Amino acid sequence: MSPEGKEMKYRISDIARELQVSPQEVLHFVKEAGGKVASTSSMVKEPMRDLILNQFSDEKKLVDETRKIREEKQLRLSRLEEQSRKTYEKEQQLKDIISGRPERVGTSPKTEAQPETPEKEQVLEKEVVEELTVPEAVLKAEEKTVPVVEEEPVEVLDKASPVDEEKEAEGQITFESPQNIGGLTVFGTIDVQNGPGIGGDADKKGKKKRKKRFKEQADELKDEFDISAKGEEVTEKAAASDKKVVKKDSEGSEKTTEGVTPSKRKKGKKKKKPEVDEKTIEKNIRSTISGMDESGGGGASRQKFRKMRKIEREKEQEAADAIKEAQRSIIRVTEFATAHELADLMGVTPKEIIQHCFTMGKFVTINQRLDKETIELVSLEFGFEAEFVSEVEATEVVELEDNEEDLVIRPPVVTIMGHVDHGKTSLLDYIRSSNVVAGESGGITQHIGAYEVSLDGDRKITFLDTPGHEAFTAMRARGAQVTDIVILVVSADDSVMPQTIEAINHSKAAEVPIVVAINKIDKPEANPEKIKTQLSEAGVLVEDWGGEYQCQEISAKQGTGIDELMEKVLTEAEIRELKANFSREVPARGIIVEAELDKGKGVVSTVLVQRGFLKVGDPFVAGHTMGRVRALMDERGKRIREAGPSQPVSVLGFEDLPQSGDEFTVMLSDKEAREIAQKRQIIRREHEFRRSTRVKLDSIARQIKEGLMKELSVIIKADTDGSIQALADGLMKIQNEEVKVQIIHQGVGQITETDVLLAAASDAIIIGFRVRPNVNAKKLAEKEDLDVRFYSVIYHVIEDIEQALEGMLSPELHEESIGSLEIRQVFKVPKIGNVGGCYVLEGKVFRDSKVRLLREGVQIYDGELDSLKRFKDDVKEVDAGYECGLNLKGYSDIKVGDIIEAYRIVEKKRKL
Ligand SMILES: Nc1nc2c(ncn2[C@@H]2O[C@H](COP(=O)(O)OP(=O)(O)OP(=O)(O)O)[C@@H](O)[C@H]2O)c(=O)[nH]1
Repeated sequence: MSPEGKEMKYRISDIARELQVSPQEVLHFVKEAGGKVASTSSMVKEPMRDLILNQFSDEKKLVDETRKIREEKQLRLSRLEEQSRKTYEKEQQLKDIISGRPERVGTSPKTEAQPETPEKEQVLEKEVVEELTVPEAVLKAEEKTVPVVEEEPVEVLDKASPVDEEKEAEGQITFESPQNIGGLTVFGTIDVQNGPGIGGDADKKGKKKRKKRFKEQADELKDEFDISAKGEEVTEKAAASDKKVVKKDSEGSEKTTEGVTPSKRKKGKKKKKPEVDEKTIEKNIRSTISGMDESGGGGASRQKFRKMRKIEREKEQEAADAIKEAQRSIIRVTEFATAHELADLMGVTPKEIIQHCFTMGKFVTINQRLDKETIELVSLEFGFEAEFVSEVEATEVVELEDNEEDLVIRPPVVTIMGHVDHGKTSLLDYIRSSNVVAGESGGITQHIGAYEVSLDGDRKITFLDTPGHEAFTAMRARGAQVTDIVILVVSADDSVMPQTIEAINHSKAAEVPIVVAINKIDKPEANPEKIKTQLSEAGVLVEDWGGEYQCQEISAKQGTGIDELMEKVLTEAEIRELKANFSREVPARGIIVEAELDKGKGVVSTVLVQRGFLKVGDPFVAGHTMGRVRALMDERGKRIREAGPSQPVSVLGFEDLPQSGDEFTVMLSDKEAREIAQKRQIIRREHEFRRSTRVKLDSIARQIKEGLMKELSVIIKADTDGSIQALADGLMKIQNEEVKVQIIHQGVGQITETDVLLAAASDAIIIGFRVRPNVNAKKLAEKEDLDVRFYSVIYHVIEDIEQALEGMLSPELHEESIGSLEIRQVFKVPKIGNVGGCYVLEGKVFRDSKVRLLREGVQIYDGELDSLKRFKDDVKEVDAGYECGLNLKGYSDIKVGDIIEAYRIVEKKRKL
């Protein structure tokens, strides 16, 4: 508050200037302190100003100190100026006295009034000496600079001159230059004998003494100024001088070699300056003077810069600490970790975990595995956030980063895809038999899931030769993406078929580029243009039509266009700059392409090396198994010692059968490999036992809530194109703010293994609309724990998905398959209609079972049994492996080969 009681306000920029800190810095502080200010021109009140001054107290201290020193310096300079003026005047008086000249014009009235006498001269001399006594402020500096070495007057004068210039420039110095004072040396030429009251030896001596003193005075003054520029140098010199031996002069008085009498020192009242200023002054004089030289800004800006740099460093450190802190509070844990493992991860004792579980009403033991919810709750309680990882992730082998110089372009890995009979095998065969390494005729005869072919020069392509799309999707389902480029084979005499579409969808889902090969162009009925049109309708617009997909017309049978196709593949690879670490120092890593059990050799697996070189004798871990490389063989069955990136190789030495898509990692020792493999096995067993990771309609709402789901991927398989269209339209219209429905694949016909694999790889649900899965797909879906739903009314599909997204899915009417039968004979029975002679393939069939009739996977009928007989007897049930007769209620168009599925509806509670 101001004295008038009116509240004072201060501008931020003014305060900053006062403190010599950046206004932004002050503004930042004010904002942080809760001040409502917009810019550095904003005003703050007194309490805030006090806060700022408090915050920047260090800066304030520095500014105050500098100001004090500047003031002191100023004071000192003016005192020196005054002394010099007086000295000069007195010298002039003396000169006049000595020369016997009348008083000089402009001298003091005192000297004018009193004629000089020898006594007076002595008094004057004393006064001069006393007057020359240097003020306290410079005592310290003076102490060091007084003993000037007489033998080096020129050097001293030279040193002084820039300082004098500087002082003159500042307008602070008005006395004559030391040269003028030094000019007194010419006194020797004056005829002093005629001078009034002055003469003889005594006078000569006194003159000499005075002359010497004046010179000393001048030098002292010069050094006084010189100290700021050459402080340290002079300090050293002075220190050295101080050590000089004190001698007695001819007059019996003590004198240093430099001619300064101790009495003078005494007269000079040289006393030690208070400790506090000693260092600061020397340091700050320099910064002050340089600050003045730079218009008062340089020193301060350096300080500011240093200060800001310090603040920046502190902020960087704080940010790094915050990240570290955040990371520290996240624990990577597998679901169903034991209480002991969880305790280890959090750095607490298992007892604490057990106690905490007890308070939650759970009784656990040290080795008991905890479920997801419990782990989350317990870790939160201990200040940690649980991040759930798979068993392989949890036991992931941490790799060192690749050195840039080890990364070299590698051959692309290519998969050939396409519809049945469009010529995939023929294309691969042609490549295998023709484009083999020069000089090695005969081609690749051995079956190996992948092989490398050399084109001209050093250019190579690795082909994955795995049947259908299964390997491609199976690997992706396991998180392994090995294919760099897909060659999509489409027969020119046919059209874009369901599997072609499937291949497109798979590649797009995996974000793998496609190169189209339009095959069989040697055939007269080939119509490549028609294929291109159909491909564009399927979302693949080829290059010559302005699209991004490269396309080549080929004949796999005759070899036409295959070189060009390979060129295009290599171009595609070049664009992508595929690189791998080719260092022999790093432990090799690869992917299992396929694996089989050979009666003689044991497990033989094709590994595609992705990093480093795999060598015979290397211990490794692959998925849940481990081993040591016993032998390596190339695609021709030839033994090799090592295999590098993009090179497929047959590996012997596995303890157990790995799965395609498993990561293969070389370890330092067998022990290490075994430990990891065992750990993975344990966790996997637990997982298989206790949970499913798949997307389920009835748990979608929870996943949405947890922010785990942003997109619901759906695969639609239906009986007709019309149904697909209607379903797709309906699903796309579903409005949900958090989640969007994405149809990743749709097709007519039964649900196949490929659909299941795609769903597994993309975490999708499958909707079967009046279609069923084939036996393998069904088994696979069960194994993969996929949500496969069957519907016959479009409205129900839309309703279920809508409700699921909102978490409102009503108790699920779950269908449980009981058994399946195959119709092997059809008998016409009068009045009853057609009766099927059946064989129960699996499970059981009950008389009151609900049944559906499937023809080639497509549902034809859904209803109940009218009768179930064995050898003319009505029975309640028939087991697998037995024959039976039946007819369907209200439907008699049964055919040999039809499948009847028996099921029942069970109500399952929603898991929300
Ligand atoms: N005229 C002609 N026939 C071809 C060509 N390529 C393949 N064929 C024939 O097409 C048929 C099917 O070829 P495959 O290579 O077995 O086809 P695929 O796509 O591998 O078939 P699946 O393995 O059953 O999926 C064979 O009879 C081949 O001889 C070609 O370029 N021209």
